[in-house]
Amino acid sequence: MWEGREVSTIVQQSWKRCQASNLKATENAYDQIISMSRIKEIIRDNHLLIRTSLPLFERLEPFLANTEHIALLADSDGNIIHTVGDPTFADHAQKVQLQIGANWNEGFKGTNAIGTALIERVPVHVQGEQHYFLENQFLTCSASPVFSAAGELLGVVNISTRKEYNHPLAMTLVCMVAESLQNRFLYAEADRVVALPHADARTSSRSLPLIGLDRDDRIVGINESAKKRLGAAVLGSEMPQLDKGMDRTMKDNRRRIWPSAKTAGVKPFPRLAGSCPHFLQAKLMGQKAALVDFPVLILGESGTGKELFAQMIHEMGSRSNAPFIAVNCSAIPENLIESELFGYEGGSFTGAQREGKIGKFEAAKKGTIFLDEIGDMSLRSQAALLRVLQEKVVTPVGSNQPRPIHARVIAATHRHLPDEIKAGRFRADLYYRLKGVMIQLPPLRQRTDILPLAEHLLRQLTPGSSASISREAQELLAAYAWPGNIRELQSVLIQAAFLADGGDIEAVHIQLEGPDEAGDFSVRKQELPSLKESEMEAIKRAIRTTGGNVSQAAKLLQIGRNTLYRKLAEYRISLPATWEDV
Ligand SMILES: Nc1ncnc2c1ncn2[C@@H]1O[C@H](COP(=O)(O)OP(=O)(O)OP(=O)(O)O)[C@@H](O)[C@H]1O
Repeated sequence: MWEGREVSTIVQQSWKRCQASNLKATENAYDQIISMSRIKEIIRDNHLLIRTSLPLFERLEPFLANTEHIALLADSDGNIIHTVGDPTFADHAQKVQLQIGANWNEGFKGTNAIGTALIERVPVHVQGEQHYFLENQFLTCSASPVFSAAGELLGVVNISTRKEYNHPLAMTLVCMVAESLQNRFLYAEADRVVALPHADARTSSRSLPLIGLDRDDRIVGINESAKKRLGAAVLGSEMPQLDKGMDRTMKDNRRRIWPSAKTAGVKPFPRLAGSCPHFLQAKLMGQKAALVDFPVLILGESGTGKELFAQMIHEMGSRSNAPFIAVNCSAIPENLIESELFGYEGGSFTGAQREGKIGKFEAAKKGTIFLDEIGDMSLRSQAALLRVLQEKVVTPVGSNQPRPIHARVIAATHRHLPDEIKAGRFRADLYYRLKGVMIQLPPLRQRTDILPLAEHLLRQLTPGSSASISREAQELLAAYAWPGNIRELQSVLIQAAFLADGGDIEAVHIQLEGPDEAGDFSVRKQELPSLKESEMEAIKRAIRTTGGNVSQAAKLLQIGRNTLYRKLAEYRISLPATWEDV
């Protein structure tokens, strides 16, 4: 199949390895999708790589939009851990598992730029038919290995597109990103960074040779350019004597402290359970997002775990010792939103506390503010929020003293914001401000792990019990559409465990909402209030009973806080004047 084509020695050697391993080019490549426990290990092991790469990938993204290119980061085992780029091409790429969570090691995927660059430890370009497996031959890929300052192989940066769009610039770009990463490691790890002059004028357009030194002027790191000049053996030796003025100190880090990959451990977050690949991808994104400070936008239907995700990002990041403040934007009346978010001075409006009040942004201090249901905010409030995010200061209502804010912003919505933008209900500029990292949570009906998740939740709800879910009950759970997602699953399981009286959960204990529930309304309508009327009455009673505490009222009603907020808005039921619960 490859006869007569001119291919590089690197590619030829890779084919030989594939043949020697008995890989069959006409069969499908082996798709290895990583497990949850492996994801945790990967995050832990690649903390520094991920943290350092994300800003570079962010900068690449706009250039790749609408070009049918994607950029990928893989770890040193070939596991893809980050992707950015054109979603149209990303969809094609997914067909061959060129996506987060898949392993592109040569042993699984045959000759390919990622796997082959990892083996050869040099930049590799693999064009169309040079891919070993036929199914990958629609691709053209360029990859460059990424090395730490001490020369350890950390992973690969890769750019892929359709084979027709092959362009040498992709190779230049991946090499530049890999070089830039290595330089960043050098700056982060060495106490002092020194630039050597270029060997001659012809190489002056190449990257600057850099050496990293410790406090005793011993070489602890060099970039590839310096390695070409001095050789890898200089690591550990003393800084060579150069003619006076030949070296330039680029940076003196002696007073800065950077976390090393080894010491910056990642805390586990066991509360977020699941094994479905879609969910795991989202979780991996969340765990990566925890390591950086970009804004995060979490998308998903009600009850899919958006708030729990936001908590995970907060707790796994460096802000975990500061507050996590959740604000439900849909629940705050338009005229109160600014005072809620930004605070107010004493006596600035009727009903305000005399001594004034700090807003949620300030209350979050150096922690995280979670803006839930952001898609339901009024346009006026959106404008105020945008100003705060741009200027990074809040001016409390009734004051003219702006105060700096330090909180990280995580937003979430169940709405499709691009549609909201088209309909004129959401500001495009605010959308782009919020969507640094976008995480889409799958609805429960699309998850492949409903049953293990149900078992997990049941164990959480009935600690110490060994009750299990019978086969018939499992069938009911698996076939249901779960409009209320995990929250609904939790409530169905609570009821089932209650009905089962500590025994195994059988089909009869599973009570799902369905068309049968509606019953014969025509007969009963005369004597009974409608479901809506009953619901409205129950909500009003719960609000009265709890003195307006929405969390407690939601618990009494056995519904989620956000569902309650939506229902309050739907039935136009107003809360007492305090909003402590928001
Ligand atoms: N993966 C998960 N593992 C265990 N429990 C989960 C998971 N995801 C969500 N839950 C639980 O499901 C319930 C709903 O989650 P959460 O409130 O985070 O959803 P949400 O998407 O923010 O909902 P809403 O949009 O209605 O506010 C919570 O009790 C949460 O603890």
